[in-house]
Amino acid sequence: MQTRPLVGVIACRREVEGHPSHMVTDKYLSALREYGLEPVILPVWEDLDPVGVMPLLSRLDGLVLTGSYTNVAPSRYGAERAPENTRGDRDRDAAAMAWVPAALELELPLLGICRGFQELNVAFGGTLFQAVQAQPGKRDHREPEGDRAAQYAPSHDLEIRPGGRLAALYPERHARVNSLHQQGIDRLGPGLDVEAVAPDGLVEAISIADAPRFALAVQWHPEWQPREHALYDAIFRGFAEACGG
Ligand SMILES: N[C@@H](CCC(=O)NCCCC(=O)O)C(=O)O
Repeated sequence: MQTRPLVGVIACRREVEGHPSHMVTDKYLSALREYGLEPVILPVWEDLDPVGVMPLLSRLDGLVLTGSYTNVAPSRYGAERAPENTRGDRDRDAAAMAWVPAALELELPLLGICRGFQELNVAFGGTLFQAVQAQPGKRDHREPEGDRAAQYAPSHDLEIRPGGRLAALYPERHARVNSLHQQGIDRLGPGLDVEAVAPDGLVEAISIADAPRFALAVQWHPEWQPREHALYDAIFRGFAEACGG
């Protein structure tokens, strides 16, 4: 019986109906199903058992680090909290920082999105701007006013590095992507490659330089209507293929 590849999707800790919960918004899960993958939500605890990380990830065919309205704790990259940085998720931080090196060791295909992109950079020793809009020469990358369709509509250009892993998926040099983030990459972690940048120079896509399989993270949201955007479609096609889909 043909089974769909199992892809772990990191959860966020949120309160639902007054109960502490582990949550993933549907668009990540539906996008993975759309491309022939079987998503499984992975709960997150700050006191995770390090011994259990490898056995858990070794049962998966891929791993997705999703976006989130919360931010990686600045202490994870040696910074003080900026006043604009008001939301955190320690449980999620702990899981992401444990799962990235384990996924790399297992050669598990890895896709990072928005917060997941930032987590990958921090896991590799990089740092973040906590308020990109406050940086000289940087534009405001937060979502525009309006309904969800307006918020997730393409809002800035992207320049893709020729010869990179993203270019191998999508051979065009330019694209337009949505933008719903206040934080961004300041210092790139050693061992990561820049795959695309925004017009203001902000890094928008990275890859793990020596990863033998799919290991890409993007600052925008390709899970939003991926069939409607050739670049987003190419990313999910590539990830699904890497997971065995
Ligand atoms: N909080 C970080 C990352 C932004 C992010 O992941 N936004 C996601 C919005 C909700 C969703 O689509 O999942 C930042 O502000 O940079």
